[in-house]
Amino acid sequence: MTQTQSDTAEISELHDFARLTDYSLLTALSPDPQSTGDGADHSPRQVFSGHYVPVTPTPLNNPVYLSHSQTLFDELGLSNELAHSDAFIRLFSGDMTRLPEPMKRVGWATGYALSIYGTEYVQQCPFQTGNGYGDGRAMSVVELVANGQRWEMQLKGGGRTPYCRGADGRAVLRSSVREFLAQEFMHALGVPTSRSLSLIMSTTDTVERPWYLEGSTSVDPEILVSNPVAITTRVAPSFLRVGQLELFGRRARSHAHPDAMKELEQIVCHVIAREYTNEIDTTQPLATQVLQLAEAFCERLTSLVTNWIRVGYCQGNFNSDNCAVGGFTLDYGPFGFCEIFDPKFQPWTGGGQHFSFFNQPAAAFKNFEMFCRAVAPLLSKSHEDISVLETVLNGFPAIMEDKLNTMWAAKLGLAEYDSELLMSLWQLMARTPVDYTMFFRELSQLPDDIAAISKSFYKPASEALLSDWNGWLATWRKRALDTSDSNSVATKMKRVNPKYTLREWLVVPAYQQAEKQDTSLLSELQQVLSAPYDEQSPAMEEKYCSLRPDELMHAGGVAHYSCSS
Ligand SMILES: Nc1ncnc2c1ncn2[C@@H]1O[C@H](COP(=O)(O)OP(=O)(O)OP(=O)(O)O)[C@@H](O)[C@H]1O
Ligand SMILES: [Mg+2]
Repeated sequence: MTQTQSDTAEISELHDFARLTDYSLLTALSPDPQSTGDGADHSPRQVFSGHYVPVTPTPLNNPVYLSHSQTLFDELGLSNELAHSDAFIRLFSGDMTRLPEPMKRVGWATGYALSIYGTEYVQQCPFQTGNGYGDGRAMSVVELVANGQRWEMQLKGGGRTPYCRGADGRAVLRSSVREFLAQEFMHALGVPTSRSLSLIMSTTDTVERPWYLEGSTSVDPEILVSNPVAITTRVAPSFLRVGQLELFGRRARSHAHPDAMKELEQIVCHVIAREYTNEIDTTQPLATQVLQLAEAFCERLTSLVTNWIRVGYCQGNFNSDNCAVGGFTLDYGPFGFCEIFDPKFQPWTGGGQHFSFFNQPAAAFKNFEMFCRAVAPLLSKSHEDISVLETVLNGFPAIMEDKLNTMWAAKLGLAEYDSELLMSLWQLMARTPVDYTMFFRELSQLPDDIAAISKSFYKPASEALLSDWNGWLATWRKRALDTSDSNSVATKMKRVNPKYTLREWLVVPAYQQAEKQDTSLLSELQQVLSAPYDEQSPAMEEKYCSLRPDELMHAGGVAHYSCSS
């Protein structure tokens, strides 16, 4: 094919993308003024101002399609054939060179700041200034509006950017498969999240990552393993993070440059336009909008974390740069879904207890505090406004607690939260290693004997313990059936207690197989995880609704992992 012929093929295959493309919001932001705009900007450097840096991805060599999300394609109104077309594979493996108008042939990466559990850091930036930290390997390539919904599409592992900090800009197949599956699973659970568009792997490019020897139970990885490189494309209304607002908030606070306050204003208006158009009245003065934004974000963030605990999700690294201002789940690297119930569950060995399962509400509060600090300069002229913001901030823990209580009541099928009943359950769950997902799902059958639930136990319980369990069960049943009949309690409970969860030991064989371009397990997992609340076939139940095998209980790369990239 000549260049013109292949351009024509590209135009027709990507016709739907071109038709839906819309950069109108992006144009309200400023690009880095130092940038030449051609996107050839792949080495670490400081970016002092502007909201984004034009950057081209570095294409994968010899890309092959592994998977796409049919659910998302349907929502976008795209045909499934498109995912297999050359033009699609080319774009989502990082080659933007032949995109048809009005699609841009250059993508964009954004800088952001980092706070860890409420403390501001610049040390992770190679220049120790914070000007070299941001999307190191993520870059957005297109933005479109489909069925009234705006979507930004972002490659993860698309190559180096000015924020790459000297690293390779790549993601390995393992982490890409995990993120690809988890995003759509979270969506199926009804929890707000970035979504998965596609998963594409290189058949020739590899990078090394620290990993574990076969069968190892070591906490730290022992070897460097060569892995195929992949790109998963994620989509969301925006990828704006609390850390991003912080970058502009910090610059405004320190008067880093003459436009610093204006850039903060612009990014906050951009957050509203992207994520909060329905909640915020943009005809109001900016300070009023900022206060409305704080309230709306508080509402979303508390709901999000409540949902995480409901479904057993642990973010693992809930820094401000992994906290989406849109209030959805972002960055499925250090994450895990709790199998054996443990409030201190933290699968990522680099994450620390402050980001463990039950500490997520506290971690979210820290991120919310950093959000408030970031937007505060926009209120500085009015003491009244500052005190309203403080009230919103101080109200966060109570809203969080209220939502958690309501969630626990729903998980237990109770009309009202019952702290005593919950505490005694947690005590029993501390004495009996129990599978979090299976336990609540079995409970949703309203059994009158604990034997029915004991298949969710990782160890047989003693007679005495079983008797305590039966005592608890009898009290619980009575409360649950106080005001409702068993059918309606069971139906409601099954809507909040999923049957299926993402079990790492079942994902491992899927990414190992995918490495050989065999995607059968990957497709099967996609299928099972697309309906987590449903009763599925007995074969699926036997395979995917089961306890983690003993030999994998402490296995490196399954029970825990040190590298999430
Ligand atoms: N291989 C890599 N090359 C370049 N930058 C990287 C690489 N891995 C991580 N980073 C950057 O390091 C920072 C911290 O990494 P972290 O694991 O939180 O993010 P991530 O998983 O890459 O991405 P995201 O938060 O975009 O989902 C991020 O700014 C990220 O872009
Ligand atoms: Mg991250």
